[in-house]
Amino acid sequence: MDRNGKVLRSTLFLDQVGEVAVTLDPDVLSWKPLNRGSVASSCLCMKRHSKIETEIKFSNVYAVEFIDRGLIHGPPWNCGGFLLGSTSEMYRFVVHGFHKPETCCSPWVLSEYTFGHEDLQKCQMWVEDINAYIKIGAGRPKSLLVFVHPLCGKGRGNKTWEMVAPIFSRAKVQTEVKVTKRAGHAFDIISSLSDGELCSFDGIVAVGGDGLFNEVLNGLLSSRHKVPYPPAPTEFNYSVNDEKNQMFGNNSKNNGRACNNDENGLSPETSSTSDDREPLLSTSESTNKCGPCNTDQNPAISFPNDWFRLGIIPAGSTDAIVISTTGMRDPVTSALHIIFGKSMSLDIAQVVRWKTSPSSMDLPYVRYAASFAGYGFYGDVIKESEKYRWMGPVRYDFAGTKVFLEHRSYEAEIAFLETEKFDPLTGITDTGESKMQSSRLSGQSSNKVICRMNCTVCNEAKNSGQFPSNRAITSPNVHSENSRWLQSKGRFISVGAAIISCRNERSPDGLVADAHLADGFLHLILVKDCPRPYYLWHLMQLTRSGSNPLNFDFVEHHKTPAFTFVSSHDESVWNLDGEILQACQVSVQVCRGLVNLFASGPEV
Ligand SMILES: Nc1ncnc2c1ncn2[C@@H]1O[C@H](COP(=O)(O)OP(=O)(O)OP(=O)(O)O)[C@@H](O)[C@H]1O
Repeated sequence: MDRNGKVLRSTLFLDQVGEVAVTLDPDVLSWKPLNRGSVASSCLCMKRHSKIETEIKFSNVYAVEFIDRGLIHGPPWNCGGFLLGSTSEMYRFVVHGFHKPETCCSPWVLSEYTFGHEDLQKCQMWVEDINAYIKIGAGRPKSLLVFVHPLCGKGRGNKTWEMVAPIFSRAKVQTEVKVTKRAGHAFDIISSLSDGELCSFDGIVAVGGDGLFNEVLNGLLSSRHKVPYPPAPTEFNYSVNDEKNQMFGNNSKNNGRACNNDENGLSPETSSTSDDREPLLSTSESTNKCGPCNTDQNPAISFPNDWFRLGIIPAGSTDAIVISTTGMRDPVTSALHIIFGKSMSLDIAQVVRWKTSPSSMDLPYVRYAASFAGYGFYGDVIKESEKYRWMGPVRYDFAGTKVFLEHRSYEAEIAFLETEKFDPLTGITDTGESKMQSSRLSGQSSNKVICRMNCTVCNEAKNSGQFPSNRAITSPNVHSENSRWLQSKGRFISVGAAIISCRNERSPDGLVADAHLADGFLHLILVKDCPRPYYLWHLMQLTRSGSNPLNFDFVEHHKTPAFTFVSSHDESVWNLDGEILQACQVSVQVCRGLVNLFASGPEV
């Protein structure tokens, strides 16, 4: 059908195939070779596409573009078809799409089909009609702010962006690209953007590793996320429990690094031009999704909201956030998730530092983490690895071995909130007497629900109305009437809080295989002091798929929406998404679905 609802059929020429009868339906563009011989032969000869394809769904088409008059090749065999295996010059247009390999967790593969015809107008009409269908796909971004960390991974940030940039420009997604010049550069730019400037983008994309994404996240939330400080037990004994400090907890001045206007200028360095000014979202959608930006009043962006999304194009040394949210580590797959406007909510941990060292007098300092917050072994490795930056990503192995051999442990007090739990598998809400037992999760739990696309657990949270948009929230679990504080005190080798599974190439199941992306909980992993071989055993289990790294007597595993941590150690270092935070007293809470990602959950 064309835009007026008529089925559109034509005879065109498909490059490498020959003459084809092409049909445009609402969901699919399909074609049939007119030369019967070519069908059989093409099975043997067609190399361009992995198997003979005769259609592409519009949900898999990201762009169509008219290209100049040029050569269309006949089938690569001489089968007596219309083109007689030769080439002809004609007007051409290209349909750009992708296909998903059947094997799970395989990167999406780009595909393109070049059609041709002698009649220029016919080609232009097909382009217009196909374009109309592509735009029907709601939620595609029009304009993105892109940060490229040139030195990430093994210095492959620029190359990675150069590889995917043409996909964005073909899809007519405008990109304003900033290549970062130093650590903190992306944070400074984003935190100093006015809401009006931010509103001109549909999202921000980080081309780099977890560290750059963490900067983007903090830059975005530092002044825009208004929420009370995390709750704490009375023993926490700090201003978190003062009434006047129950104010909204964020303070951009505490968070902000100094701004450098020269570097922060927003003039585009690179931008894909769009000759198509029509919004890709329908008017009603844009109004709903970006309400404040469409009013005459000063726009005010707050989080969570439904329309602003963050994207990651993986180019870093670990990329745990991308792997945990898409199931793979592939720049092209991530670029396609962004262009197609995929969207899913992501829990974010708000970490408030109350004391840097036991003797210091500090103002509360707020940071956000998307994947992980870790102390002890995790903090020490990241701190140690900074000394060996020149080694590249291998420094983590070196620093990890060094810290492991030192086998330090730290005295600490941890309190975590125990809440009612709803098991979507059994439909049972866990309250009352069983809470004490259920707080400590067994690594061998047989009914683990792995978070994946259209996850029932994350959707249950969203559909139950506990997932409000456009207003400040923390996890509703934090304020549950049935919650209470439990404590763990002693010497710990490590304290880790996994907000998501933290899968990466070294650890295929991640730290917590059944952590969910948007259920409002984090997983607190307390590794108590134990002999070194035991700790090694635990670490080795983390690298094995299907193992139970948390099923040890010296490991406590609690699913909680909030916890506090106090240590009297002078050089207490936390690792937040791979970034260092020196802190000996912190309170942490999960903010359920605080940001939206251009992703759809892992295909695991
Ligand atoms: N141009 C830059 N020069 C130096 N550091 C930068 C630059 N841009 C960003 N950074 C910082 O580099 C750190 C690591 O970034 P990221 O995680 O994206 O890459 P990575 O290669 O995975 O990092 P790492 O190897 O440190 O884990 C972050 O703290 C980020 O803020």
